Amino acid sequence: MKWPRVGGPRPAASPGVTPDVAPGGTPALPAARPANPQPSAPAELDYNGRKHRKAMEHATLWDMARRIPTALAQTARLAWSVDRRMTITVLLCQLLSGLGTAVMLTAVSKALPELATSDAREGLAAAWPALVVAVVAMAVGAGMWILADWATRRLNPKIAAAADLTLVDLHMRAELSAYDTPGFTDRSQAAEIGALRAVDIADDAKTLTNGVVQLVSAATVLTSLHPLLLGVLLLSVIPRGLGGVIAARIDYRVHDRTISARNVRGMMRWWLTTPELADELRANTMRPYLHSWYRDMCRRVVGRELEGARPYLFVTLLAAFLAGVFTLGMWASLAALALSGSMSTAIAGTAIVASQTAGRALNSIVRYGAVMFHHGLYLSDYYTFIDEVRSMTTSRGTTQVRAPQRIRLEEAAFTYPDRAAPALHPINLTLNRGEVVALVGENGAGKSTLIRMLTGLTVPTGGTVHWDDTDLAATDAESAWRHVGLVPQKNGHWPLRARENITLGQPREHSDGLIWDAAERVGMSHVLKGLPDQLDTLLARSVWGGHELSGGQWQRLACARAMYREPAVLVLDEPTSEMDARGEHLIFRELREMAPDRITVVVTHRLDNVRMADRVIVLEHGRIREEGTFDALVAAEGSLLGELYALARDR
Ligand SMILES: Nc1ncnc2c1ncn2[C@@H]1O[C@H](COP(=O)(O)OP(=O)(O)OP(=O)(O)O)[C@@H](O)[C@H]1O
Repeated sequence: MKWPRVGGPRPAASPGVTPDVAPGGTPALPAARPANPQPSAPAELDYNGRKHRKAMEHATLWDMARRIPTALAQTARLAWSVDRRMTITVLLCQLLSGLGTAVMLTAVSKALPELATSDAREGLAAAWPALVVAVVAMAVGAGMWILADWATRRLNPKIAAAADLTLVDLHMRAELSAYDTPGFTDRSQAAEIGALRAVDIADDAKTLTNGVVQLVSAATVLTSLHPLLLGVLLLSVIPRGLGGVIAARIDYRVHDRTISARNVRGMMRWWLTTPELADELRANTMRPYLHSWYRDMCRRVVGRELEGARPYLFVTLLAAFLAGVFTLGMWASLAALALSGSMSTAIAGTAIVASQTAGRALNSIVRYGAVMFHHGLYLSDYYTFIDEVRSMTTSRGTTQVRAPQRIRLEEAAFTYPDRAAPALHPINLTLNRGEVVALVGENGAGKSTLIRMLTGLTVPTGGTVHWDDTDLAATDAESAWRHVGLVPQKNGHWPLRARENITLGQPREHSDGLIWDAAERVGMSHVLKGLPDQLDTLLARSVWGGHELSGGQWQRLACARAMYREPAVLVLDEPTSEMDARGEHLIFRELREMAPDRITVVVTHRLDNVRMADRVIVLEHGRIREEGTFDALVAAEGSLLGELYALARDR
């Protein structure tokens, strides 16, 4: 590929070499590279969540047969939980459709001997009742199939919504520590795939069970007509069955070999098309590389899909050929049996009709059995995961917590599950109502971890956290969180209306008075009044009609949300990192004014803001290194706060 060159073929400045000086003495900008290197092909990426990537390839027929009943039972459980009436309708329709086939075949076997008589008129007269029964049975069977389809269509969206809702809700209710358990995200992704496929699986289950019912009906009728016919039937359908399994495997091999590329391409697609990254992409001329990356990914997917086309054709042709040979063989055997007088012509004719029905049924069984086997693996992941997360939902105790006057940490320590070293070593600390406490420390010192412990978001792995006399480890966590207002480092840009972006989590009254009051406190009321629909404006640029705020405005809104709650424990983690000086000043002034009624904790790296705190706690490597007023700490010999403050001013 011809790669565009930027800036012409000027040599780049080597490290340590003084940059060019343009005529007139102004230092020239660093020269662009003489020629851009060819971009490398996208890495072979793998998606760790795919536990079952080789399952289909390695599965034997027996594995599939064993697994399918479990998948069917799980599908039935899902369907039953969302709509019992429709589930019963599907099941009844399946049974009646099978019964229709059996009645139709029996009626055909009754009609054929009559029709085989030499006088056609007489034969028809004798056969018509059986023919009418056959036609009605066929019509009933077809009607039942359509009814089952209708019922499944009613079930599908409900199943999808219920599976998704369960999963999302459990994520929201899980202890934060659940996210830290090894492999949680992988299992969550697999469960999400299971939830997505729950819809397909209901359809697959319907077609598969219908196939089974049809096959059983055909086999029963044939066996009752002549025991030999069952063997003959099996011979005619086995090649189709094997062909179907091999073709399904080829399909899945292709699916398997392309899924990573398709997933990654899908994720990249979002990055390439979202307005959020549009500036960075353009201003840094990233398009050529990203275009080539995306095109290579498309080629990779297409190439692998095409590779599967030839073996697929070969297998389906071979299966069809063998099925044809076996069918011919079956017809020949039936003819021989009829000629030798061991079987009546009518029964032989019925066998041919039944074998056609059974062949179609077997095709469905094999095709949808394979699909169900694969989807079933993800469905069982879904169930395993929801059982796992259900056992990890936040349920620490039933004691209701009241708004605290005091938060006390005694030897409280925290170690993340996959870490050897503690994020926080045992800490003793008391925070009092009316006090503003600033937490300071370098990146990774343990500030956010400490915040999580004192708000009851996590339970310490050692020691205790008490709100007054109540140990948070044994309380109803929700009752504690009702008293917390948290502005985390990364806050949500919720795609909701402006009103909900302030009231989210605590709708306090029906009028908008308190909302405007909160907006005023963070200097956002004039911005919200300028929105097309004021508080009713949807704050989501990507959604039609939505409106986007700036980074600092979003942060002000997060502060307004916390203030609106009027919490007893107000915690702000870097609340003003994106705000202008006026916004920052306003927020910290407001925090001081609100302070008497609550415990206020602020984490900030902008050390000038720390002056307003009553007490500064300096953390280092998970330990409290210093504690005191800002002025005293800055003045103290060898203090970390003093050092950090000096660095902040050294510009
Ligand atoms: N979910 C997690 N799993 C494992 N380790 C974590 C996790 N979150 C934080 N840590 C580790 O715990 C330590 C303390 O992290 P914490 O986020 O509390 O620091 P911080 O002081 O808030 O840092 P910053 O100023 O960068 O926000 C760090 O070493 C970090 O790598």
